[in-house]
Amino acid sequence: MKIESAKLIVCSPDRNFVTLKIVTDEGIYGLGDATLNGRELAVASYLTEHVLPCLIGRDPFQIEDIWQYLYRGAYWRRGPVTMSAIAAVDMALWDIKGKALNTPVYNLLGGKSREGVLVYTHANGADIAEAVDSVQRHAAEGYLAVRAQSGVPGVASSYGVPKSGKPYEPAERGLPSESLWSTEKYLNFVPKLFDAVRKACGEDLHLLHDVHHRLTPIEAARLGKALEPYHLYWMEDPTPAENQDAFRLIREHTVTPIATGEVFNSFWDAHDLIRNQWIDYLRMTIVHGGGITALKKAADFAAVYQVRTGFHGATDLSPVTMAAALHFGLAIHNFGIQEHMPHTKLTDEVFPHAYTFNAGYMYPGDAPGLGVEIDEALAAKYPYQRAYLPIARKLDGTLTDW
Ligand SMILES: O=C(O)[C@@H](O)[C@H](O)[C@H](O)CO
Ligand SMILES: [Mg+2]
Repeated sequence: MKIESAKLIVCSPDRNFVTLKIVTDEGIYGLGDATLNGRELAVASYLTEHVLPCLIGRDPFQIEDIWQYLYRGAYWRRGPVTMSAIAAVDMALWDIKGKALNTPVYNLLGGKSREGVLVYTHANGADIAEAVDSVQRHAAEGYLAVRAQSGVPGVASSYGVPKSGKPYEPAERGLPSESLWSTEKYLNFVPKLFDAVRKACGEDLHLLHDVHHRLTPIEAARLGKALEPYHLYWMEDPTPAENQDAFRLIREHTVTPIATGEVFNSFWDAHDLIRNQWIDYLRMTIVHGGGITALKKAADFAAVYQVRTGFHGATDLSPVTMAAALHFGLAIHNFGIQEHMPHTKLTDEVFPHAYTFNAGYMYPGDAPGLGVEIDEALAAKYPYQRAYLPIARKLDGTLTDW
């Protein structure tokens, strides 16, 4: 089998997605997600101009060799644009191999290690009462794990809370919006939120919280300690992780489990965090981390240190990545949990898929390959629209981490 052609499909069914389609001379094709929220066209151009011409004529079964060709062969290593482009090719090749061998991708990764993939979803509210209500509604839908975020009194717009009435979707069309942030008000508030959520929801529901890189290490340590009575499943991105050593300090002060890595694009971003056991869950995602091939190696390394996966699964990852993550999560031994922020109905129509949700778990389905399609005619009706994630400023105007 040979790769005959490849193309990019850039569309915006409620939000932007970049999808790679690789077609073989036997008519089998594979899909890969190349979406990098707010910088979509850079990855599309990287693929179209620099990668796709190198793929024509290659054997799509040589997934490892093609990965090395694109990684080492570029000479310039790592970075979110490069790694998302490599990931798209990698996903498409696993999809092709599964279809060619008539088996779901999880079977190519070692087979089922469990029956279903535990997922968590997002709950949020403008205040504590609304947030508690939102957690309870998601628990009633069957979720066994829920991330809780709430508006903070005195802070105009908190992370994870939608503008009134809308579903939460951080990417906004037009230029980046600006939100305001106060660490002091947030730190005083969050323990009250989780006190209320635990009282209302009982001990069994898994509760998660995303700090979204906004604290210093010592502030994060304080938050982790304050949240211990509510036994969170994890505290996410407590501090920016460019300096991996920062997590040592947090770890020395609290037993609240820590998850990080949704913005990582290479195993090396997580290397110290894992080998020093400073984190409990790795949030890297297949699309931004170089694909299934790269993440399998990272997960296997993490397994040695009892670090489990908790992959990113916000709507800025397309259904193609969601499917890849579910096959991956079903197969690997050190799977922890998978984020599930459901896509809109329109997105799901553009990307019909075999995966399903039932009673707190997701299932990739048994379709050969990844089990995701793209309706190209429908996609064409929703052309790309420039959009960005917001930026954040402190109350005095200083730009801070969103
Ligand atoms: O954990 C999450 O889902 C968030 O941090 C989102 O990924 C972020 O808002 C970008 O979309
Ligand atoms: Mg996050």
